[in-house]
Amino acid sequence: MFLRAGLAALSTLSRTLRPASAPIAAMSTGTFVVSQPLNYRGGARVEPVDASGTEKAFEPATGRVIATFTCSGEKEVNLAVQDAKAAFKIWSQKSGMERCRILLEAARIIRERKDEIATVETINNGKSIFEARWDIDTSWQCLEYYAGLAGSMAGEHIQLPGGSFGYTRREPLGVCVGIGAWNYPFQIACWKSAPALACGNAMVFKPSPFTPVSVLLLAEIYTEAGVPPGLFNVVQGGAATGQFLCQHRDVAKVSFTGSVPTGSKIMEMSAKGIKPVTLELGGKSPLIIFSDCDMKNAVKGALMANFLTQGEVCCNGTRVFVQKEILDQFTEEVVKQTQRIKIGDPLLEDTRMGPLINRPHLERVLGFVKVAEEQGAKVLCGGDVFVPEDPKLKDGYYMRPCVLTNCRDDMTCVKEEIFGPVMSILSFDTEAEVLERANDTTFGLAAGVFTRDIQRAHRVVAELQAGMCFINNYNVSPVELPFGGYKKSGFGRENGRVTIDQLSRLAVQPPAGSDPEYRSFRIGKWFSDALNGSVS
Ligand SMILES: NC(=O)c1ccc[n+]([C@@H]2O[C@H](COP(=O)([O-])OP(=O)(O)OC[C@H]3O[C@@H](n4cnc5c(N)ncnc54)[C@H](O)[C@@H]3O)[C@@H](O)[C@H]2O)c1
Ligand SMILES: C[N+](C)(C)CCCC=O
Repeated sequence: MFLRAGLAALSTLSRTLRPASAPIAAMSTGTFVVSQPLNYRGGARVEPVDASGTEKAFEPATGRVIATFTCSGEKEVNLAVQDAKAAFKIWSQKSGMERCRILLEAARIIRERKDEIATVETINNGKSIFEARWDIDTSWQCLEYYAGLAGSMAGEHIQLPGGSFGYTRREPLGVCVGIGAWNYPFQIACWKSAPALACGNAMVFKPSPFTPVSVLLLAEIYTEAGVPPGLFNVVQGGAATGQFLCQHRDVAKVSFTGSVPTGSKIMEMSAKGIKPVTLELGGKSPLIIFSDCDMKNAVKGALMANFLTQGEVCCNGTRVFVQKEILDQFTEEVVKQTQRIKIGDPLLEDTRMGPLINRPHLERVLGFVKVAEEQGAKVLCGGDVFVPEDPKLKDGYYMRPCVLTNCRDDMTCVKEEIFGPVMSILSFDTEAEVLERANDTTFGLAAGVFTRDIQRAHRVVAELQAGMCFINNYNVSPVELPFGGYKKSGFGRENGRVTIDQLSRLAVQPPAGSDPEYRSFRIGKWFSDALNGSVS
């Protein structure tokens, strides 16, 4: 009975009936289904009042449908925004410290329920449970970080001549919209909502229709922690639902994570409503391995930069430039380690690579490998479908991680974001040459450098056109540091203090105080001169 319980029932059970050790083991691959509504509005799960189609969510490990749900229509989006507006009135009046306490409580609950949330994430996304637990750690850390900043949001006092002064205040924006991608469903929802709520805003969040489930746990946790009903709402759906949100007149800001083409549409819609946007988009990041690197570390770095979450990571370093002197040794070692990656049931503790998100995406990634071969690249390992021995996984979307050599800068696999486990190795001679080639892309999300020469490392990262440049590591992204890209990889940042400026606005109180210059003279003189006829 328990195995097939709906998600809401699971959540309730986790806190009431069952012993703390029992439930997670019970959620195994091939058993989970969601029967509860997946929209969240006014502090409760609801079925949408209208529809813009239906969607199915899958368990990538088995290919099973785990949820069939209605995509929200315009009426439902209106209701969610309306509820968020009402909650905003209450929440924005709270002090930063009051908001801080509630966010800290939400962080505590996420930490307490980490294994359960990670399990749900793994079932719906396909990433290994090992990685999903990291994602949940970065999620509660994000809430803790912004809880800490909530109490310190302040404006400035600005002294003016003669004892006069002006001041600025940081005000929340209102109802913010978050639109997420499917690769880090829970983490993206936290990265968007935590700073927004800390600043005093409300949020309506739309996850990807491929991964609609885990954000419901976040919504319930916020409510349990004490946010006003309606402060964090979830509407499910695809492009149509997203458009209703972006075009809504009462939405003050849109924060989007997804592909470049959709980002461009979001920007267009936001431009019509003069709404600020944050765009976290795709990438094709360079990873530069100099011949003086620590080889073992560089190989590990290349694996981290390419094969986390089945390669479905925006900031992955998929163009691996290796200095000629070490090309053969590096390639041999990378292939050896890649072949050792354990693929299979993502809920097993020793699995390091699960299935891709869905069948069309798997086929798309395999298609990139095929085109790479046609264009002259050599497949050194992987790049083909993997069928696990466990019969319940036979309809899952698995592939073997792939290493390509003989790559050239003009090949499709080197130019386009594949968003799958495919590493392209390129060779280079000099620092100047590799910098030029690394920057020769329309993307600019991340980059990495491996070298023992610390001066060179800092010189190179200063020249790389990317929002984040890793030195001798990769994909390590603590919440204290801003995350985001240059060029077509987007603008605005998530994480770090800078986010506060993007989720609040500056109100200015012009001069007040004792100096007559500011208090009365200018306006008073203007009037009196006008009345006396000395102003024409
Ligand atoms: N930079 C980052 O932080 C970051 C993080 C994760 C993923 N990504 C990028 O996301 C992409 C993969 O994610 P995806 O396939 O979900 O991207 P996507 O652009 O297809 O979809 C992203 C979201 O936008 C919604 N959407 C689609 N069309 C819309 C429209 N017209 N109006 C409003 N909303 C719309 C989708 O339903 C989904 O929720 C990759 O390019 C990846 O690099 C970037
Ligand atoms: C947590 N990582 C690995 C930095 C990924 C962030 C989100 C990108 O897709």
